[in-house]
Amino acid sequence: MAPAVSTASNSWDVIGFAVNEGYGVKGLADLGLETLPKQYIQPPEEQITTSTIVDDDSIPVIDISNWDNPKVADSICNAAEKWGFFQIVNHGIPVEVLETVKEATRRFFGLPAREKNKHSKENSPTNNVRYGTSFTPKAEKALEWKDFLSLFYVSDDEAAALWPSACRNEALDFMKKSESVIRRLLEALMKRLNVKEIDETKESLLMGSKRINLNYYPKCPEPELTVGVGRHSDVSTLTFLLQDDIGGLYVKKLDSDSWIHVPPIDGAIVINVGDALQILSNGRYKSIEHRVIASGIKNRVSVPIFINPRPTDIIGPLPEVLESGEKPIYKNVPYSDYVKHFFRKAHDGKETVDFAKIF
Ligand SMILES: CC(C)(COP(=O)(O)OP(=O)(O)OC[C@H]1O[C@@H](n2cnc3c(N)ncnc32)[C@H](O)[C@@H]1OP(=O)(O)O)[C@@H](O)C(=O)NCCC(=O)NCCSC(=O)/C=C/c1ccc(O)c(O)c1
Ligand SMILES: O=C(O)CCC(=O)C(=O)O
Ligand SMILES: [Fe+2]
Repeated sequence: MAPAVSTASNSWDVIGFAVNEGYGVKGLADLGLETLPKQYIQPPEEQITTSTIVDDDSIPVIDISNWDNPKVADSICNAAEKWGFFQIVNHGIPVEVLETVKEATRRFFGLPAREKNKHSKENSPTNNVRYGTSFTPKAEKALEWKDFLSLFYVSDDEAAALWPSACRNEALDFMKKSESVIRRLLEALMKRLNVKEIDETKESLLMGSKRINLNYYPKCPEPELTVGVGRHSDVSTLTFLLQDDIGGLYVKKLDSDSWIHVPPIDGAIVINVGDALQILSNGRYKSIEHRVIASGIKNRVSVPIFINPRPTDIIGPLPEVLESGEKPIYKNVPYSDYVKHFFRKAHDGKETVDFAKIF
């Protein structure tokens, strides 16, 4: 259904259309707007073109084909300490699995709005499946040019019953095929923290819950005035991110004001440290700010898997890290409180982690 009033003026109800009726930014893009609705205009300091982008640096690209080579684990830990972001290649996940989940993402967002909106916060029969647009529209001064489907994994049976059929099997397959790589990455990262083994308690803290998001960034009029995703760090332990070949993800270089592009590499996965791992490692591994530019040329998809503690876990610096007398810089907080704090406010860079900081 087309909006009731002319889209030429800024008087029509953009929020009602995109957010409440579930058309999303995909719906706005499909209208062929020539100008960006004012609700999406970010303040100048958040517009990516006005920030310092450097192209003489890049995040590490790590070949993980040979785990027997100690240099692999070393490179992973070094990258997590210095960059908080790296790409992995030769990880063993079949390229068809990656292509298929990107295709399923395009299929889901290609559905009519009324189909997608069955999974909105208001309509979804479960909190574990959520279709939405922007990040948290109610709390944002300016909206983000992104639609998403967020799927919290509980069990195969629950997914079969509740995840949308347009993308369910492909999302599950991507999650399952990435599991052994995720475990190996965490094992390597733990060794440097003096954690010898991922026992049951550690397994819960490090990878006790998973959420997969399917992100859709349609082609945008006046992309320089808005953002795909604003500055934020993830609240996960690790994020396992598949991007397509469009590009547009920028990460902040540690202790600087410079932003660096993460170039798409065929078959690669982007890995980033999230706030939970920064807290568990008492600040040794860095959860880095990142953001996504909107594209004026093409639609983009990305598929992050957020590897998290269980919502019922309490997170704080690991005892093994503090063994040598290192002072804790974070307190113990219930992970579900931490996540709720993150979701209830607009993206605001690295402010979230202050929730757990000892001042
Ligand atoms: C997240 C919670 C705490 C939500 O619990 P629930 O009982 O559903 O609480 P709620 O009161 O309904 O939700 C709290 C608010 O968060 C919002 N919210 C909940 N889930 C989501 C979601 N998936 N996406 C966006 N907003 C959400 C709700 O809209 C609520 O806002 P409001 O309605 O009060 O305005 C629960 O599901 C949980 O503990 N989950 C397990 C851990 C988990 O999921 N961790 C998240 C890792 S995700 C991560 O690291 C990064 C995510 C991210 C980054 C950038 C983006 O742009 C983006 O879209 C997403
Ligand atoms: O789309 C991307 O490349 C990154 C998205 C992201 O940062 C997120 O969903 O947390
Ligand atoms: Fe992110």
